[in-house]
Amino acid sequence: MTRVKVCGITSVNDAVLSAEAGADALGFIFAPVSRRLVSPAVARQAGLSVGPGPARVGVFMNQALDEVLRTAEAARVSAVQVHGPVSSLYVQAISGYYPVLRVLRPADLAAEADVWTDVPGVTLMLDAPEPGGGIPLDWAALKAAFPSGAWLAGGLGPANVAEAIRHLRPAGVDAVSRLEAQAGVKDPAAVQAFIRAAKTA
Ligand SMILES: O=C(O)c1ccccc1NCC(=O)[C@H](O)[C@H](O)COP(=O)(O)O
Repeated sequence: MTRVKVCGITSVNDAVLSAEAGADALGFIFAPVSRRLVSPAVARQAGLSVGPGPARVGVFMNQALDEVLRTAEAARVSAVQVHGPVSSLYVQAISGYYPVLRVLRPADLAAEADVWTDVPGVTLMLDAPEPGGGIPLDWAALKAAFPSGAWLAGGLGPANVAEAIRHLRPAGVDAVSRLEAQAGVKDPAAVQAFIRAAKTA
């Protein structure tokens, strides 16, 4: 069954409603550019409020390695998601501490996808060039190059996630924009419908 990550959690309430709806992973964004920025303290509290079931993923973009590791430790996340044009050594260093979701854009696939094939602890995620921007990828065009075992993000929501899964059969799906009532605040009905649609696709 496709795993589901609900990203951009900024409160205990949204963590609990996402976990109760069946989310396999909750994303906490620590990239300062994000409108869904959350503090490590709130992320830690939200993670504690849902127990050990869902993975707690700290999301970072172009941040120094020591900042990533310190923040991940303070927030008590169980995995780290890495966006941006960082080196493979940087990703490998993080994977020594946490399972890593390495995010690539379709344009990066040719150069970087093979680097991570069969590397323990590193899983690929395909996302749109603007993270959190709500723009879907061209699933049909991606089909031939989509890496086995990779996750899919980019403009997914209740209305289109089943179609995306049918095209690419990702290991997991991830979304934020289309699950919100406003930036950083979840729409409970959208979260529930998204998870139901992904799990039954
Ligand atoms: O969502 C953000 O604001 C964000 C900012 C900076 C780095 C990452 C960010 N989000 C990461 C995610 O995992 C999103 O869920 C993913 O990009 C999909 O977003 P959307 O297209 O809005 O569903």
